[in-house]
Amino acid sequence: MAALPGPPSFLAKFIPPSQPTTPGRQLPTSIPLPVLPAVEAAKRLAAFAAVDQNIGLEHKIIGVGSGSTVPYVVDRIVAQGPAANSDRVFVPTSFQSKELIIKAGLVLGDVDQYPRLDVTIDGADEVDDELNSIKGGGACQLREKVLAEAADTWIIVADYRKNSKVLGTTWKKGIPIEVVPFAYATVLRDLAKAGAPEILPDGTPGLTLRMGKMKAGPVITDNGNFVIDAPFPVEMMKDPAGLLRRIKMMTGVVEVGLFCDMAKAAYFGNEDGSVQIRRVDGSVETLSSVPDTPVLAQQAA
Ligand SMILES: O=C(CO)[C@H](O)[C@H](O)COP(=O)(O)O
Repeated sequence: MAALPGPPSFLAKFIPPSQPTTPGRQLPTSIPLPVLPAVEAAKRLAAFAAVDQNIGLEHKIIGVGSGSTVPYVVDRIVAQGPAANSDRVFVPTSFQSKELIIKAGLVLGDVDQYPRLDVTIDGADEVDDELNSIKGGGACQLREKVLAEAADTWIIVADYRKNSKVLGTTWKKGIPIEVVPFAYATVLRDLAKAGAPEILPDGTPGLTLRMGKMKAGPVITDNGNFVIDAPFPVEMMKDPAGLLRRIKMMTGVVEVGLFCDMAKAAYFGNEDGSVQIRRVDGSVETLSSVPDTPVLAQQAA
């Protein structure tokens, strides 16, 4: 295959990165990685370990998730080298990940061309002890779920703050729910009836229509819809699959940010430089460290 095209200059010029660019991104692997603040370092560790263990030379169609951890996934894939990436296609879950793929000089594809993917790696807002997760902090849960289902292997990458036993323990904002604009009021009413409180016990807002920042009015998803954030009492969060079914049945709901029974493994970067890997079979592995350079880069060179 011919050399990969570079990113179109108009993108770099006019579209600022959706996530802050950290000093660790897109450096040649021969330069030591810079020191990052603890949470950023943890995200990077999780992403690097997940790529090393799940993206090999045989993986050609790769789903790229959204959020602030995923840029490190792309960095590690790029660090595998041009030979490894020369015949791969990358499918984004959002505008943000589309931009990451283009700016990294990787080949962009879409799910209508590739309804089956080898691997998708994505972030999460919280993960429970059975690898169910809350997603949609970035309002991308519909496309993220499509690419999670389309992939033979769906992998979560996150920092230590997301590693929970029960969903809703650390992610207090509620379950992100994408709704068609016409139905947002009726869905809010249905969610309240189902048990989502308007005010949380600590006095902060509960059930809410997510509003834009630097924009008057609601957040609009990549699909032109609204997002409702719906917190539920802990007893209900202990049965995420049941809650997912119930919310999904509400007319006007497009997708629910509860991902149940989908992940093969979750990688959590820790403050001490280790990575905890929890797998669907219940096994737990801890890597004490992650090398700066991917092994695959050497194999592929
Ligand atoms: O679901 C998502 C976007 O809709 C993200 O994957 C989730 O919010 C995690 O993001 P981050 O890696 O920034 O913590």
